[in-house]
Amino acid sequence: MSTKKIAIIGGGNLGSAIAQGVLKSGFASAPDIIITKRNIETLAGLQAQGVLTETDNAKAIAAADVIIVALKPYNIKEVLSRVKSAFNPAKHMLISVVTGVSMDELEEIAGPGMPVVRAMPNTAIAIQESMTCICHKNTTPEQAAWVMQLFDQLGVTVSIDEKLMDAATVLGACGIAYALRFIRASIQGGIEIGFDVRTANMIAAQTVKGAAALLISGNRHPEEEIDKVTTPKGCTIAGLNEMEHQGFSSSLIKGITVSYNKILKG
Ligand SMILES: NC(=O)C1=CN([C@@H]2O[C@H](COP(=O)(O)OP(=O)(O)OC[C@H]3O[C@@H](n4cnc5c(N)ncnc54)[C@H](OP(=O)(O)O)[C@@H]3O)[C@@H](O)[C@H]2O)C=CC1
Ligand SMILES: O=C(O)[C@@H]1CCC=N1
Repeated sequence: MSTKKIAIIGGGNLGSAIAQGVLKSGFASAPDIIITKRNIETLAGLQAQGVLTETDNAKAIAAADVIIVALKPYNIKEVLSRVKSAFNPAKHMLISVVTGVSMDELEEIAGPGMPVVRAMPNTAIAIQESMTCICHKNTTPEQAAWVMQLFDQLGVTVSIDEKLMDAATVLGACGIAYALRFIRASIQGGIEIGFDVRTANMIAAQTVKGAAALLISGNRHPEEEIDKVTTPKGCTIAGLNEMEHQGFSSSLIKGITVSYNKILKG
């Protein structure tokens, strides 16, 4: 268990999910986590588990060793600039999960020499099933190891070059929404062919989980596993080919590039 005090600035969807995951993993204890937002009423669930809540970001930063910033990209600069004097590069490490804000920009906000980390998890971090991509700057080996330990507790972690961070945002973080939309469409199809919604939901979600597990456990390419399902002249290949005629793969690839360009162009 870590003894470092962790401040999460911006306790929204992702900030709260990180707090939940950290608690669930036992990596830090509830009183060592402080989470901020302006309206802390929405943090009642975390508060009930012993997590500290705060509206004053400067107070939270001063009490912490590690600061995780989960603010929106459009207000991070303004919000952190207001508490610039609370940052101490000799004491703090700043971890940002904010989309599209570079480590140089983070260092500029928090002060020269600040150890900074960009991490791109997804909302499955709440249940320790995140895919998290990270890169860092000015960190000591001890700090870098601590960050890996933290995110390893919360799912799978990979270190990447910062130039891939926007791509990681799309594939890993937006990817949760794409996968859920696939499952939703499967449920709708399942209802049309006879299942009630609850049964269709369970079958669709567990089937996607199984498909992902086949790739992860066997380190395989999807088409190898698809070949095992497609009987010649069978129903799978007939359905797959119709999906491709309707633009299935193409629409996913186009969606991914549109998401990516949205980050690049703002
Ligand atoms: N959601 C996701 O799946 C992912 C999000 N990200 C990134 O994480 C960041 C957060 O996203 P998300 O959690 O979805 O956004 P949310 O809007 O849910 O969370 C942002 C939070 O910041 C709080 N906030 C606003 N102003 C302040 C302030 N002055 N001080 C403290 N807190 C403040 C808001 O609460 P209040 O209004 O009460 O202050 C809000 O809850 C974004 O940069 C996003 O790009 C990255 C990967 C995945
Ligand atoms: O949609 C967004 O902007 C954020 C970034 C990744 C997931 N949600």
